[in-house]
Amino acid sequence: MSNDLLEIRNLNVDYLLDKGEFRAVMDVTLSIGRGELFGLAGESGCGKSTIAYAITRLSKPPAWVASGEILFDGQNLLELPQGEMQKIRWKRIGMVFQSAMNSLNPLMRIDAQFHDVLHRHTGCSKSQSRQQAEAMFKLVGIPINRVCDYPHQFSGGMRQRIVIAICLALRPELIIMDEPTTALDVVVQREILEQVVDLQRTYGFSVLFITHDLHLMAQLCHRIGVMLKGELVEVGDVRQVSQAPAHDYTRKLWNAMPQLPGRHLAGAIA
Ligand SMILES: Nc1ncnc2c1ncn2[C@@H]1O[C@H](COP(=O)(O)OP(=O)(O)OP(=O)(O)O)[C@@H](O)[C@H]1O
Repeated sequence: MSNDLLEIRNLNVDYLLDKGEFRAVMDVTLSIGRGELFGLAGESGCGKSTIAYAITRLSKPPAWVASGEILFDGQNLLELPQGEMQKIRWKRIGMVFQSAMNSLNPLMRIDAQFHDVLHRHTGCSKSQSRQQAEAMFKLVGIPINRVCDYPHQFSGGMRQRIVIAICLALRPELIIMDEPTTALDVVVQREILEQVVDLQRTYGFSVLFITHDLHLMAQLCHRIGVMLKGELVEVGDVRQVSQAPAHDYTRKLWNAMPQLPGRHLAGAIA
């Protein structure tokens, strides 16, 4: 068994526009190990989200995966029939996006939303999903007596935690987090990410973490990849990318970020 859970090989993704095609992701090759927290950094528009959508096969027209392979546990996701892909999505590859907290159904109580997702993917009963909901609430630090509340009764940070809790309840092997806390204030953002790192230690899932914020990424991740205009220009462990960046653009990216005090959460930096 390869130690890599995800291997992206020579991935090219285009947007097919009236004026011609635009290559947003160019020949990207990267891998994420089992239990690894991998960060993808780069300025707005460099292609990070396009990669996230390609992995989950949620790219919508005009996006088009032109070529490449995306191996998940050795299986090329790009060749899987839709039905097989649906079984992998959420159950084995979880996703938390920036606006995920808005994806909760405002008319449904949270316990019912847990049941809806868990029943669909694992066939579990109402009492089993209720137990899971309470266990996950505890893990993400929300009192379990709130489990029957409606989404509007929670703050934005709590709602984002609930989405992470629902995602984790399915015990995915890989979680893709695309700017998962950008909409939240920095204190809440930090609390949530600290929890994600704790949970990762407990459950051992892998994370693809996407953000503009290199400092936050360096605190959270084991390895970092840096993208520039669709290309992956540098990949390395946090220490190398932060202290001895190989690419000029990575240096510029660090210099462009305000230096905030922080400590490393994932443990890659001693
Ligand atoms: N639906 C679309 N139609 C045309 N071009 C698109 C579309 N979505 C994205 N693009 C282009 O593809 C490129 C990559 O976009 P992408 O959203 O992947 O970047 P990103 O690095 O995730 O940016 P951000 O950090 O702002 O989310 C950009 O140039 C963007 O303008």
